[in-house]
Amino acid sequence: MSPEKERGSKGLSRRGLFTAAGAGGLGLAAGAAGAFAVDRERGRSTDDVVPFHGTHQAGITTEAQDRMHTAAFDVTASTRASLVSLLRDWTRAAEAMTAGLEIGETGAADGAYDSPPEDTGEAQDLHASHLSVTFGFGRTLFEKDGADRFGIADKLPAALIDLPLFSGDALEENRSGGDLIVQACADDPQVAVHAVRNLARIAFGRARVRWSQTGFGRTASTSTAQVTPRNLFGFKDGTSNLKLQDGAQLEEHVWVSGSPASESWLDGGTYLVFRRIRMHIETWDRTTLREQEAVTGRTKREGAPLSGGEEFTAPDFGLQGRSGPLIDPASHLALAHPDHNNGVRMLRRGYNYVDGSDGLGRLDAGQAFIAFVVDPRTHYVPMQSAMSKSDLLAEYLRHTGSGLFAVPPGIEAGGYIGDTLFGS
Ligand SMILES: C=CC1=C(C)c2cc3[nH]c(cc4nc(cc5[nH]c(cc1n2)c(C)c5CCC(=O)O)C(CCC(=O)O)=C4C)c(C)c3C=C
Ligand SMILES: [Fe+2]
Repeated sequence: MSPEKERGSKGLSRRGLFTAAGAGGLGLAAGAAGAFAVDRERGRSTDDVVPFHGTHQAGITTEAQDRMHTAAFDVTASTRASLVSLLRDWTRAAEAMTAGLEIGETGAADGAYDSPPEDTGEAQDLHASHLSVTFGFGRTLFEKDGADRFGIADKLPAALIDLPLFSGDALEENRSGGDLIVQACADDPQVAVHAVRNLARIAFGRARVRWSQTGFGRTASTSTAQVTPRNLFGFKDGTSNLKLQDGAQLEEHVWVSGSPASESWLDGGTYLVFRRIRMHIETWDRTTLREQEAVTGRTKREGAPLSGGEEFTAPDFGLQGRSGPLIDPASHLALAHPDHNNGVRMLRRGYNYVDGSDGLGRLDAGQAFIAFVVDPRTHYVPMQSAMSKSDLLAEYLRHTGSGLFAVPPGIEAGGYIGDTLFGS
């Protein structure tokens, strides 16, 4: 591979973007994500780049964008070198795309006429749109059918478990698992889809898509600057989510640190829990407002706990009404609250999805639930286990897809995703 290739994109601009400091955009290195950029065509500033590099990967505590395309891959490469080359190529491509640049040296339309373009091109006229690309490793990357395919079995983190089957799970094989995961989030759906499509194209011969899921209308806020969005049941979702301003809480509940030597490659990383949860929309829509609020534990309009106050008032689970506690102990709010979960919290970053209808006149709709946690054994499994047995909301849900991935730390310019695991 040429040194230029190694460095990734030469900086072909989409929409004629160029840095305030550089001329014409052609000098913009892929590592310059986050640089102030100017839209030459419209003459207005565009400040919509999420820096790719950093201590942690982007797309976790960075502000949740409006759209998502997440894909899990099975690695078909048979050697460690081939897998590492894929991770390097993905890193360079992600650096370029998140900076609003075309992939490679020749991008969508400046390459050899008789070769496929390096970039598929559907994002040519679009801004970076706050694109973030987050990568993770599944358990099967470390060990599959007893085989240590890539010489990393001894680095398998103890917390990267096979999630147990929960009561009521209806998991579909082709919507679950995967060796690798790529989560692309952006404010423009075409930018997110372009990212996953190009990473899949780059992976050809080394990894193939196992499943993918698009989503819209983030179902959580990850910053106090964001308004709480609503899920497809019409309720505010994300009110008491962990947010990027919660520094100490993020250290405690999200970021891995102080791991044993064999797992130290994951320090600064986290775990991504993925669940595709179908929501029985039509049943819910025939349910009374009283029941909907009782099931959720919050009011539909304000998102306030049923014990009173406004959206951000702490729930009072002891407050009694005429016929028992104002917040039903089996409500979603009660079952999810840290007071009933050993104090654990999670950073939720999910999306609504609608995958058309199911042929029976029902929407195939729900939530692509995505949560980042420091340890799924303590921060996800017990809560999901309790919910699957007694959450009033469970009657309206069906889990159809599942995955757990270790998300390595962020990288500096010149590194590649996974370099702490595979070596530089
Ligand atoms: C196991 C974890 C969780 C799953 C699965 C889950 C699915 C799910 N949740 C909603 C709707 C809401 N969830 C809310 C809060 C909330 N949910 C979880 C966990 C899971 N949810 C947590 C940890 C919390 C926060 C609890 C707290 O700290 O108080 C809310 C209330 C608003 C809010 O605080 O975000 C709603 C509404 C749906 C529809 C759903 C599956 C599709
Ligand atoms: Fe929830």
